[in-house]
Amino acid sequence: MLNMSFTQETWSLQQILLAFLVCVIAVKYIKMRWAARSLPPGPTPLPLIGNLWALQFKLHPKTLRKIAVSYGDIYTLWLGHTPLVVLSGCRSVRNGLISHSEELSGRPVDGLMQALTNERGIGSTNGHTWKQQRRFGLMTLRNLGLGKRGLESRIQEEAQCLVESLAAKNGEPVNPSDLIVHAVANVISAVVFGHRFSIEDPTFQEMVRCNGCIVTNLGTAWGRIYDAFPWLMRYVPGPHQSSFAAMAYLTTFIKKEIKLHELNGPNEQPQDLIEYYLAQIAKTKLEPDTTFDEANMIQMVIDLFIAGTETTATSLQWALLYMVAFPEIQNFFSKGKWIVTLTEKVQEELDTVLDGSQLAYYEDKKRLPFTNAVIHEVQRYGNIASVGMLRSCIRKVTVNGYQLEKNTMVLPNLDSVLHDQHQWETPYKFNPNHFLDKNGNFCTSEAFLPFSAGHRVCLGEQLARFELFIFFTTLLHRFNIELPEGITEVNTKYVFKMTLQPHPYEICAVPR
Ligand code: HEM
Repeated sequence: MLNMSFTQETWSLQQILLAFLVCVIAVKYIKMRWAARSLPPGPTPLPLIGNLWALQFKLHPKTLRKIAVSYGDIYTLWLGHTPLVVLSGCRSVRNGLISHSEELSGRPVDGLMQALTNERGIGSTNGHTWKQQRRFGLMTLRNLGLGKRGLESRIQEEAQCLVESLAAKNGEPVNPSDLIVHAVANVISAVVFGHRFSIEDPTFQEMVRCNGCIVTNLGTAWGRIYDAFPWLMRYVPGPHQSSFAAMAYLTTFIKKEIKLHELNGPNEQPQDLIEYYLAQIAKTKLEPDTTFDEANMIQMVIDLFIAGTETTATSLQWALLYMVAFPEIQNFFSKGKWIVTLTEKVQEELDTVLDGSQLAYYEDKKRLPFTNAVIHEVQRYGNIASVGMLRSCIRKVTVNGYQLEKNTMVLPNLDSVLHDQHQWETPYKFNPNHFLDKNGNFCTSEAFLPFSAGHRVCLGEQLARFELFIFFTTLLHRFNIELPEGITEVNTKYVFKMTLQPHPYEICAVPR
């Protein structure tokens, strides 16, 4: 008798809880549908998960492309109960990023990225902190200098080291990924730490692994689920938790670097970002609204290390892969021989312009229109930033006729610009002619936005452009890039992460 009444009581409690949960979900869903009335149209969301199921929990360029076919150049997706307004196509994205640059310059505050960075540094901060940190980051990169005596010579040195490492393989098949990541990470290490690492250094290897772990998890379904349900995912085990461990490792390492800088004392002319930052902390310590402190310094170093390694290294990996994947260009006769391949055409230009010099300078690009066009097409076709980064409205704004409230999340879909069929002759074909006029002169396009645009445009754009140019020209000047014997097919499909990366591949770098 006692047992029965106990069971009845428990059952009714469960029923009450269930009814309560159903009510909460129903109320939330009604609120969501109500809010949707003033937002751009989009696929119908499900209760609780919104459109996450239809998106397969990812903001995948191919899925977004299909949705844009039905809903046009501005549409709404629901990540759980949070709306995300997607801008699609060159006209719409430029309108958002450039005409409403200030209004769309925020970042969402609740996602995995914000949890990982504690809303510090540059990439995920907002308002006063972002403005101070970003301005300082830009100024420091400028002070460290991209001219001939500054960072450009560091890039050239790293390019030479990369050439030596590849030459040591004697034209045997090699996966160039680690060597490229090492070279690019060393450029950014010079910027932030003032020194380079040996590729065998276990600390360096662990830093690169942590870097990869964070980037991978930010792009996967776990990242999207975290963005939708941060209050829950914080406590749920899963791969996203390893990103927190990776962040902790990077933080500990950077703290040690800062200690070493402090022990060495300040230089009259600071030599790296940490030195500049320590001087800035001292200079501003009495200012009441200063955001210059150790926590922001650490996060800025991590931001630059992650954003500056993965992106440029991945672009260079695509560049080498495309050289073997898309070898043919139209045959033409030059200097007594037939030029038949893409590589030969780049090399012919490099041989003529660089003459006997082993070093390429960024300013040489003016005299290398075809090579410059190939590098631009690698960035367009490779589209490593995928759909780009989430933004947030810092105030009410009207975009494409829709009024978006403060804090609405917006995604200016960069993939849709780099493949806009109204802008590119052959959007889904690798074609350097996209960047050449009929006389063979280099010409760019307003749809070339791999670094995004507006107030939040990539902070490292200039550095990345220097690196891509110098690494690519140095490698092609010194090597023929060939497929290993017996390999006839090349996989140019990407692996979807926060960046779009090539599948592991091997090439032969045969000294010329
Ligand atoms: C090929 C190389 C690169 C590409 C394609 C690339 C692309 C991008 C894109 C698309 C964004 C998002 C901008 C937005 O919110 O719309 C971004 C942001 C950013 N990038 Fe890059 N990037 C590259 C290299 C670099 C390098 C070398 C650095 C560091 C020196 C860097 C540092 C940053 C930072 C700090 C941000 C955040 C800016 C902010 O939120 O204010 N990037 N990048």
